[in-house]
Parts: sequence; C-alpha cells; structure tokens
Amino acid sequence: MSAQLSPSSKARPRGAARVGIGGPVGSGKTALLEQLIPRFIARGTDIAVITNDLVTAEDAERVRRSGLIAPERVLAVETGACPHTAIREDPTLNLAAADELDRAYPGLELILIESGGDNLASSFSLDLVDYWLFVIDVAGGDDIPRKRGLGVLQSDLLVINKVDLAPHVNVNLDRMVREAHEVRAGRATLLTNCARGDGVDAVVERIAQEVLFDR
Ligand SMILES: Nc1nc2c(ncn2[C@@H]2O[C@H](COP(=O)(O)OP(=O)(O)OP(=O)(O)O)[C@@H](O)[C@H]2O)c(=O)[nH]1
Repeated sequence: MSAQLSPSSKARPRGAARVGIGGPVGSGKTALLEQLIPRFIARGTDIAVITNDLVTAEDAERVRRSGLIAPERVLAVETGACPHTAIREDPTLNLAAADELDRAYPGLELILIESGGDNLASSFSLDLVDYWLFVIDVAGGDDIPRKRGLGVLQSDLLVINKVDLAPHVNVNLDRMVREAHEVRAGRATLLTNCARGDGVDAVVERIAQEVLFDR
C-alpha cells in the first residue's frame, strides 16, 4: 500500500500514518504493541514505534530488546508527571519524535505511539494521531465502560484486554462488551488476550482498513 492514501497524508503529504495506543496503567499497552509489531512487519507494513514513559525509557528499552523490530526504529519520549499532557495538551515531544522517524525512514507507513499509563480520562490530540486505540483490561472491573471515561467513549477502537482473566476476577464479559457498545455510539470494540495474541489479528485488520486503507 502507499502511505499517500492514508488520512495522515492529507496533513503530512510524505508522512506515515500515526496511531495512538492509550489506556490505564498495566492494561497491556506494551503487550499489545509487542503483538502488533510482528503482524504489521509480516504483512509488509513499514513501521516504527514511539513509547511514552514518565521518567524512564523503560517501555522503549523493552521493545528494543524484544528483537521484534530494529531498535533504531523505537524512540522514547519522557513525559514527566503527566502522561496525557504529552499526547493531548502539548504533544510537541511526540510530534518531534514522529517527524524524526518520518525523516529517517522515507518509506515509513505507520508509526505506533504508546502513551504512558494514565487514567480513564486520557485521550489523544488529533494533531498528533490519525486514529487511536484505548486499552482497558477485565481485571480493572466490568464496570469500566459504565464509568464513561473519555478514552472509552471517544477512542476509535476500544480494546478489552486480558479476557483470559475474566473468570478469575468475576467479570461478566458479555455485559462488559454490551455496555461498551452502548456508550460508544457505534465505535468498534475488540477483545484480546495479548499474553497469547488472541484477537490481535482483528486489531491489525481494523487499523489496516481504517488507517492504511488496505484490505
Ligand atoms: N493474563 C494476561 N496478562 C496480560 C495480558 N496482557 C498483558 N498482560 C500482563 O499484564 C501486565 C501489564 O502489561 P503491560 O503490557 O506492561 O501493560 P502496560 O499497559 O504497557 O503498562 P504501563 O506501561 O505500565 O502502563 C504484564 O505483566 C503483562 O504480561 C493478557 O491478555 N492476559
């Protein structure tokens, strides 16, 4: 596919599409990233990654060490105390990192930007991303969709992760999904087990269709 067909190309004629991955602390954002990277590489998508951490580059180091992607294609943004500032109010650091990747890799098609772990109200600026995922997990409780956090309501794709844990934490998955559909006004919701990779192909497919326009 050509990145010139992506929505991002309208704003940035030669740039890669930019996809945000946000969500509460520990919901599985990095685990999802680690499942997405090999799938996009296998389908021939030219990708790079930006991770956001509070005061370290821990997530970036984890992804670099994983061997899933060339380490130089993974940039770290250190956000300080407020992870959401760097993806919403003032995304300057992330924009600079994404521009740097665009310059370094002229054929780049997709940049995955993982936010630091935050709360249910976090969201991405559309100046930074073309599309964003919000990752919650069943261990946080099946009432999360009912709490109507901004991430749950407004993300382009809601990912409910750790479905394998549902029986162990007394979560009624059917009800959780139903309530997610109710509050999201038709926006997509997908279920994953990022420890095993279950459900991740559907996430890739969704991004390919909606961001890369590549079926
Ligand atoms: N059982 C189970 N564990 C998972 C799943 N996905 C992630 N985990 C585990 O959950 C923990 C947190 O996962 P991470 O990927 O580090 O979560 P994160 O959202 O990136 O965390 P922060 O960056 O600290 O906000 C790790 O111990 C993962 O192994 C899943 O689907 N099922």
